[in-house]
Amino acid sequence: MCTSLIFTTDAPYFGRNLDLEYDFGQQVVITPRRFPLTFKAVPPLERHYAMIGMATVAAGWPLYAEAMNEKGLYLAGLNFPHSARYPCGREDGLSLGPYELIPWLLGTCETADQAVEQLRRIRLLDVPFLPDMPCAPLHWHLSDGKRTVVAEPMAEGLRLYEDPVGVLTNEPPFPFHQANLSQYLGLSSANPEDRMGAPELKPFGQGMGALGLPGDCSPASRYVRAAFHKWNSVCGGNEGASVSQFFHILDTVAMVRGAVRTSEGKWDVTRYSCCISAATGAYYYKTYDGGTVSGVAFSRERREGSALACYPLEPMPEPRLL
Ligand SMILES: C[C@H](CCC(=O)NCCS(=O)(=O)O)[C@H]1CC[C@H]2[C@@H]3[C@H](O)C[C@@H]4C[C@H](O)CC[C@]4(C)[C@H]3C[C@H](O)[C@]12C
Repeated sequence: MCTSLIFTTDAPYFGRNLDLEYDFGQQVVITPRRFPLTFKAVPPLERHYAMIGMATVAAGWPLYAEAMNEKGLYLAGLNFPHSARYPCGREDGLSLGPYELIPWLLGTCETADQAVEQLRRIRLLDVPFLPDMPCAPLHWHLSDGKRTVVAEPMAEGLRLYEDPVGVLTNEPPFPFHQANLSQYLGLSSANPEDRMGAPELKPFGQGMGALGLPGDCSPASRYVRAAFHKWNSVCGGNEGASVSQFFHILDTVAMVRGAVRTSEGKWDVTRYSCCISAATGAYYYKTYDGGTVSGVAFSRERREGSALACYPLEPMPEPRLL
């Protein structure tokens, strides 16, 4: 399972927890403007917007889990295993593999409006990237900080939803999460007042206004918990404070090894959490075993060029011996 979050303070910040029972060869990858992006069924993009994100590189190609481009447009793929259907979309549409959606949209669009226009005419193919790499069943979180949209490839077609919450998890489809959230409107960061007519009773500790906030790792519960913490967030208005707060919100929905066992008997854990700054382009991340926050700058020089730039994930730092 995964959780994606859009959070705005001084500027928009985008990111996610990637929860999975295995590593997929992930590293931070910058695709610069002149890296030739080839596609299965549409002509290559020889020049495009540069992007930064977490990807595995297979056959020389960046397979992104999430990324942001140099214009501040973010797109993340999250598991959607029961509902995702490919092929999906207009039969006469622009044909892309699901793994091509992030490079294509981020390579060609500046804004969420433009990406939505493209999505309306895209057909998602059921063509594996490599014979031993089937298409991942995904839905997507798209944002430029002004407009946030969820795209779900369903049997009925590609469904697009405006997202006023700025949170995406996994199944079931997005309308459920919106409706479910309404059941938690009574939660508050403030202590509860007596409404039972029992004046001698008082809250005996802090945090009791949010009693009932679901604490488990299911998609619906992570959705509500991330939304509660995002809306009740109090945070300084600079990049350091915002990134720190962003990771604290993601921590509330992170998976601790042992708490979630898959049907194959494996442990789902938060492999990494990331936060991308739309203002500076910096990609911040921390891994399950790494502990501290690391960052990769998306400087002007790194946006130019024609070769992928790959940054293996930092291990836990050595202790400083005094
Ligand atoms: C599993 C990832 C989503 C995180 C998530 O929701 N996990 C839940 C797992 S579970 O329900 O709890 O079992 C998704 C997000 C992006 C996906 C990757 C990207 O789509 C890029 C390629 C696409 C290839 O077709 C498959 C490998 C792959 C490298 C994908 C592997 C995996 O499906 C990823 C990493």
